[in-house]
Amino acid sequence: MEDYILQVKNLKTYFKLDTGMLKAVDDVTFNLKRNETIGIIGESGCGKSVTAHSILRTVQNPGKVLGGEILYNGGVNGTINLVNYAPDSKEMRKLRGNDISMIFQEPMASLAPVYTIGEQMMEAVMVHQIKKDKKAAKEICLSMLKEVSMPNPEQRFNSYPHELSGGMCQRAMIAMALVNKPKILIADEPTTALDVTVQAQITDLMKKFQSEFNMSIIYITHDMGVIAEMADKIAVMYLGRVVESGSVMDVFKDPIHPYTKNLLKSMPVLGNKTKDRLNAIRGNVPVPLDPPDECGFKTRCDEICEKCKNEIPSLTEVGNGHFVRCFKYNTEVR
Ligand SMILES: Nc1ncnc2c1ncn2[C@@H]1O[C@H](COP(=O)(O)OP(=O)(O)OP(=O)(O)O)[C@@H](O)[C@H]1O
Repeated sequence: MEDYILQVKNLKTYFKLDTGMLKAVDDVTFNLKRNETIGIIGESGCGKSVTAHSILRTVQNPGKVLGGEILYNGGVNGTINLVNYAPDSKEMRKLRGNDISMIFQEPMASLAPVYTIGEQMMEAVMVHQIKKDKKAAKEICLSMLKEVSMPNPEQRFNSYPHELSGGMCQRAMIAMALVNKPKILIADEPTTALDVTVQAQITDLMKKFQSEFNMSIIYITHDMGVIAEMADKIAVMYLGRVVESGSVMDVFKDPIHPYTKNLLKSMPVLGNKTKDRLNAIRGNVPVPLDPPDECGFKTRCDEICEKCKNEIPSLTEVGNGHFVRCFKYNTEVR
């Protein structure tokens, strides 16, 4: 049996709104080994961030995890199902920021404006690692700020977030997320707001820490290029569901789901001299509010068949660890 650090099985996270049930994450399944990176990709609103927050149990009200399992196997107690713990339970507070950390696209989402970088990092270290020894905790924080190449770490330790540039804030947030050497790092569009040189430094940093302490990474992005560089495997999401998953090599070389094929065609290829316009997927992503029992991609798909209008396809294995959710490309059809 594979040794997974995380298995997300049939996860359902819904928002009960006045207008109906918004099925933000609906039957999401993927898994992650130690030291492995999974890229989660898909258009805006497809449920990437809600999936991440479901794992950390930080989904905003009125969102609730209403089904499935999140099996975590990184602690001393063997495999535990995070769905069984209340979001504010002692167990979840112990895991968050220690076993599982998250970095966001917008650093201000996780840095508090009224505390210095040092105060915030010290708190993370003193809650989870060193309870009393302030001097030792400060040393750990400063050495992490140096690791993330923060300029003048001693001075930045005493700075407030608004005194730092965007790139420095991002480094501070990454330092905070990594200071307790998490087993799993969830990176939600961590570099989109940064210029390309800083982007490359940040992805290099994540890779460095991954190999140094065997960290697993869930990398959420819109950018196929980043996935190609960072990830071992990929889960393509559409309308709250994984529509295709597999190794990066398999999915990039042999994309099967019509949505994945279109996504890849919409990616610029370096050195491609043709004057053809890049592919744009027609239509928009619908809002998953009380969605009918049909394929969510039906309205934008060129390969639609009768079944797509009346049933939700299931995620089916079509090759070694390569899964697709499409009636046309199920194993029996291929
Ligand atoms: N607090 C909330 N209340 C109601 N609906 C929400 C809330 N948060 C997210 N949603 C809805 O859940 C769905 C999934 O949102 P999510 O933020 O996970 O998308 P995403 O794929 O991460 O998008 P982006 O790439 O833009 O960050 C969307 O339809 C969104 O409108």
